[in-house]
Amino acid sequence: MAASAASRLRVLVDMDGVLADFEGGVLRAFLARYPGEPHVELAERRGFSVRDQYRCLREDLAAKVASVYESPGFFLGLEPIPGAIEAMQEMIHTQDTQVFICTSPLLKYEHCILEKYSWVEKHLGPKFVERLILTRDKTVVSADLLFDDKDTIKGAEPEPSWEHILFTCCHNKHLELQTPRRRLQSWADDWRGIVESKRRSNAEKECYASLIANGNGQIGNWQRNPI
Ligand SMILES: Cc1cn([C@H]2C[C@H](OP(=O)(O)O)[C@@H](CO)O2)c(=O)[nH]c1=O
Ligand SMILES: [Mg+2]
Repeated sequence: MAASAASRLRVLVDMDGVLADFEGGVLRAFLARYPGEPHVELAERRGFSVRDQYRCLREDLAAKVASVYESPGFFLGLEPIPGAIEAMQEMIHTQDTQVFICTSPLLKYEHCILEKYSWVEKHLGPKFVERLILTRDKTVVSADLLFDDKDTIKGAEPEPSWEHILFTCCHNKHLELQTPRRRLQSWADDWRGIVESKRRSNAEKECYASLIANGNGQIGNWQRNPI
């Protein structure tokens, strides 16, 4: 049976902190480049910006930690987050599910952009290179779901089409989310359940909208017997 438009789902998956271990990579490279300097253990990370937290430790450490993630080889050398590759391979083969990787390049983009493409080809293969979206503003990209470790995602569009699912990372694990916001604790958590619940709620909305559009008096029944 052909899928109805409502059952099709578009999912955006962020890269750093969700597919690639940015935080682990920063700490490893910082310790290697600046041994003996104060550093922030992953258990002590708070807030999205690594640079801001290192600045609080000591002013000059902000530039030092930035030099780590701006260096050639940094992004390409990141380890995959556990379970991420398997989840993406499964998701892309899930019926009626479009998957895109949606990632923001650094403003200092020289190495970052090329290496993000290379990382995707190396770990996920060429079919995902075709599904890579680089943008500094994720709010203008249209989708049903966005899995992202950044706690607040702002941009030109005040009401993005996607529901943001906060992917747990060392810097956001202490945040309490306001209802109805949802989290994915890791790729071992129930990402399939989130995808399917979104598909169901879209189908319900679509059904309701078509009843209204038809205006044939079934609305009363629908309200008495909601789907
Ligand atoms: C500077 C910085 C970047 N990043 C990530 C986020 C972006 O990738 P992504 O959108 O894939 O999560 C990328 C460029 O800013 O680096 C952090 O996660 N923390 C930081 O402190
Ligand atoms: Mg991220």
